[in-house]
Amino acid sequence: MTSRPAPQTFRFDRQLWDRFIAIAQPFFLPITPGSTWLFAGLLLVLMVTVVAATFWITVGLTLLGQTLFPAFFTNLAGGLVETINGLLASPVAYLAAAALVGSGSIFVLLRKRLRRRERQWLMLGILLFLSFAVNGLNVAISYVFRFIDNALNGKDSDTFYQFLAVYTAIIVGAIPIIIAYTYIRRKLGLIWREWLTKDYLDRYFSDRAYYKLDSNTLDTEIDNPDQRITADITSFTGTTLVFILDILDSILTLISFTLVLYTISKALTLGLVGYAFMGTAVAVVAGGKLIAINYNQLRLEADFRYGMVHVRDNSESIAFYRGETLERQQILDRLGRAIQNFDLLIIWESIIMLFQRGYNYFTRIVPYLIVAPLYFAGQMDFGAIGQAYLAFFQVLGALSIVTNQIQDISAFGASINRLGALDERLQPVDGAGRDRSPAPTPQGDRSGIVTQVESHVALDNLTLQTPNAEQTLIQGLSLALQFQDQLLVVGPSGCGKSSLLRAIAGLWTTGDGTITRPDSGEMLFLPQRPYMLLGTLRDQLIYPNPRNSIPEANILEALQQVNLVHLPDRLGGLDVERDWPTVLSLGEQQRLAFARILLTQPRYVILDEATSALDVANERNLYDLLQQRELLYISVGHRPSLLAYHQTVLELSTATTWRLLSAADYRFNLENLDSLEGLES
Ligand SMILES: Nc1ncnc2c1ncn2[C@@H]1O[C@H](COP(=O)(O)OP(=O)(O)OP(=O)(O)O)[C@@H](O)[C@H]1O
Repeated sequence: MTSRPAPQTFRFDRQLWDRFIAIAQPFFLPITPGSTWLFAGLLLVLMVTVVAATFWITVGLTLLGQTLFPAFFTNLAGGLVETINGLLASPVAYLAAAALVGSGSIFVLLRKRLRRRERQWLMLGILLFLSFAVNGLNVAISYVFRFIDNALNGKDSDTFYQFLAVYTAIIVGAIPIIIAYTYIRRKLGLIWREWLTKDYLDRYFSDRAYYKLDSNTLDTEIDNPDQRITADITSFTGTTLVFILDILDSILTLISFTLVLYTISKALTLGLVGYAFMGTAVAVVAGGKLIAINYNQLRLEADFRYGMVHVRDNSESIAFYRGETLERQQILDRLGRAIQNFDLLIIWESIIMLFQRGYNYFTRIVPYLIVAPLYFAGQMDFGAIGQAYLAFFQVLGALSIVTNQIQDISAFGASINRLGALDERLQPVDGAGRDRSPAPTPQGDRSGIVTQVESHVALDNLTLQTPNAEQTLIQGLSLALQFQDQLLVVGPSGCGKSSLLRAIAGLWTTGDGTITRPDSGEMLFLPQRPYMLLGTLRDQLIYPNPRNSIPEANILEALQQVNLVHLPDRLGGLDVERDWPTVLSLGEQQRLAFARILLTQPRYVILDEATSALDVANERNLYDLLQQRELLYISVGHRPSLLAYHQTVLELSTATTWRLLSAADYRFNLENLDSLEGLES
């Protein structure tokens, strides 16, 4: 994955929001037209449910407290009991009851549309409730300290100790609530990560998206999909929950403490709101710059890591070439680009921090400036100063959530863009909670080859181009193969032999004409360098069949037929895991790949120089095995020895022309050419 220019237009805009919804919503509600409004509505209904439930729990606890500690509640918390009784006698009680029943019914009615997403809604509801509870406790603590300060000021030791006891009781109740809140939030993040990763993986492996996204083939815009599916999803799910809950929490804090602050000083409240909005506006503008830098950082870090993985995967070749100096330099270059961008990141973060610190420190004196004159004039009790101070900073904190977290929000925005771009490229898979049409891929725009699935192979007036349509490889090719036919494709290097096989397999579709071929499940493709998956020897042999689908006796028989019977003994059995591309020679890997044909028993086989590393005796053995089976096979190869195992030869040239002739005629031409060359020399 080479370095490529990154898109530079990252802002807090509509596209970022749409991408966020496209990634975040399906975990809670399948995406269908108009469903985002429903999602927002459901979040509101959830909040209403939680507020109503909190109301009834507060009523219950106050009444219980009054029964258990009548003296305390009558003398010192009389205001609370009065308020509760007042609320119970007012329409608020009916509203709270109706809200609870109504919102509960909405969730029951929508159960079908939620499609087994009840668990996440329940956890979100519990989190909201716990967040409410912590907020309620904070308000209670602000009053407790006001009473403590006043008791100190009035030298009233009884009240002082009673409120210290109340404070202790509140803290004992609050600690488990805070721990439960953190645990449930992280657990929900984990469940979400698993869900979202599975969803991306389903789509990544459907319709060969992993191949189309590969930067070596078509869609170079999506760099490092591996990093997007691993690191970006993890940070997305964790951060989204923190932000959503922080924002909801800020709204609550804002409502509860603005009320407290407003009762103390109206001027202070209004001034504060204006100040915080100004701070947020400045932060949003500066944050837009940070999103672009963070986006680049994620890409450059992934490129750097990929460079290291590439060396690990190719260690033997590098060791043969003694290519350490160049490899080291390439990796250092990648590191250099990551460091350079990070340098820019810390410069911008420092500029933003300068603004944040100024913003936060300057505001410290504001409440004193406004409240102290009221106290000196005797219009306010002493305890109210502390309470105003506390309320002021709670409200400021809530209003400044964007200002204070702009670095995190920008990093989050970059993750959203990376995941969103990948999301738009991947096809939706049934049941994954998406109902959008995928964005057309570059390949989709250009593909012109029509594929028909039938039980034979035929090419009709086929013109084949490379995926980027830069090069035309073959023009006007027509041929038809019947079951059990054997075709050999020959031609000079780079003329398009492998590309023709790619087109038949359906990997390349740029060009014109028609390809008729069987369903890809009936075909097996053997490339020159066999693919060795991560796993045991057994896994290698049965690939691509599911585990345990082939009896051991068949596996051992296949090994014997391809001359690898000694392999399990040499390596420690069928179930040993090794780094197969390094422990097996290329010839052994090619024979192992042939064993896959014997075990999978496809009806159509495509071999791209699949025996190039074998001696003639082993090659003959393998082709004999193919000929004993009822199947159609197409080979690509340069060796004349292959002619013996094919009836027809397709000869391609670098000038996009082609010839179809019998193997006998081709051999005859070849021999004549050889004798002519012999005469000339
Ligand atoms: N992903 C790609 N994108 C663009 N061009 C490609 C891509 N892969 C291969 N090509 C080009 O297509 C042409 C045909 O490649 P192909 O691999 O089919 O050749 P070949 O005939 O099989 O060669 P060889 O005998 O050396 O394996 C080459 O010029 C190659 O550079």
